[in-house]
Amino acid sequence: MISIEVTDLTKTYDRNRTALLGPTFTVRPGRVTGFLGPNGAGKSTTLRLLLGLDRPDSGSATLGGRPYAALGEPLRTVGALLDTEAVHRARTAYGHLRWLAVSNRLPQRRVEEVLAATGLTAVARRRVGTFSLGMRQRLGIAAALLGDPAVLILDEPSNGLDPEGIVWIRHLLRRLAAQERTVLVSSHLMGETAAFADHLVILAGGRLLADTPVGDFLERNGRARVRVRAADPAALRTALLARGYGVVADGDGRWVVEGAGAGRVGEIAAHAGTAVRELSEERASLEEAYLALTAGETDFTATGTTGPEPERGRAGRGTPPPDTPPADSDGTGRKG
Ligand SMILES: Nc1ncnc2c1ncn2[C@@H]1O[C@H](COP(=O)(O)OP(=O)(O)OP(=O)(O)O)[C@@H](O)[C@H]1O
Repeated sequence: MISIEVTDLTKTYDRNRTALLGPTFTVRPGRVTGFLGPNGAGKSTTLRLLLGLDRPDSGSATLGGRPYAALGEPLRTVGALLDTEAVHRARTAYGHLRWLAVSNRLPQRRVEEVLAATGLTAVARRRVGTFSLGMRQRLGIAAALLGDPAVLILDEPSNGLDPEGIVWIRHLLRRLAAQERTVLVSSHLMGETAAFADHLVILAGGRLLADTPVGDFLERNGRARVRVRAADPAALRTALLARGYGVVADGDGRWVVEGAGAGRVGEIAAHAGTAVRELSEERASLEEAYLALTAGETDFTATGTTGPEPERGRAGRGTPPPDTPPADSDGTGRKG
């Protein structure tokens, strides 16, 4: 098993463009690590340095303790998908993979195996120039898998895939991690990342912003939110606002309450003397948690709001009240 180690990595392209300001993190085997960050965060630069395509100013990026250039047969250690255009368009998919196999002394049977694994067998004799983006993406993944490597580094692997292809890549990534491989996947698609990643490494402005399991990240950066429908919606709304909770109407007498657990909202309804007809707790999405963490970290933030602002009572201006859990709760204020 081989880990990726990034240590105090710095890289400046020119005086005004410092791509990396010393992030340190380890990408471990047996899980899929999502590599996230706003545009210009330094993700591609990190991947390029890891793959020996450029040299760091200082620090190191290694695979199992060795820089890429020191790997004897690199494709047997690390497979990468960086640029799907980096394929000769006049070659067939088969020809491209066969050339890679021969030049890296890999067995011929691997060509057939990775064509089958990526669903390209039927089009293997077609020229790559005639391929759709999704097919080129699959070919790039086939090339990454060719050496049966312990480490996979994939830049936006879902890019251009149709819905069936997106589900396929999800399962493929999960399977590769279950085989105890080290899988690092950069992506801007939060829904997708949430579907395949166990762990996250997040860069912003060339620095490490987070290195955390997905579940912990959602706990820390996502706001608790409860959807509730009461027999007397107006009484519940008044009671919630009086305690400083944000309340947004959700149609049919329902309220979405921010910053409170289901137990607390149930208690408030009981105090307000109204029966609860529906009560459900929602986990923040990875996208919401990511945006909360990286707000202000990007140079490309558009102005404007994305949804209704919650109405708040006087107590809600400033810090929301602590979410006091009911006595029989597990103390998290969340359902199990
Ligand atoms: N070859 C280069 N020459 C000069 N500057 C570069 C070069 N490559 C990257 N940069 C700069 O380095 C910084 C980090 O870029 P990088 O491509 O690593 O970010 P990223 O996180 O991959 O962004 P994106 O999500 O947009 O792909 C940016 O300011 C970028 O403009």
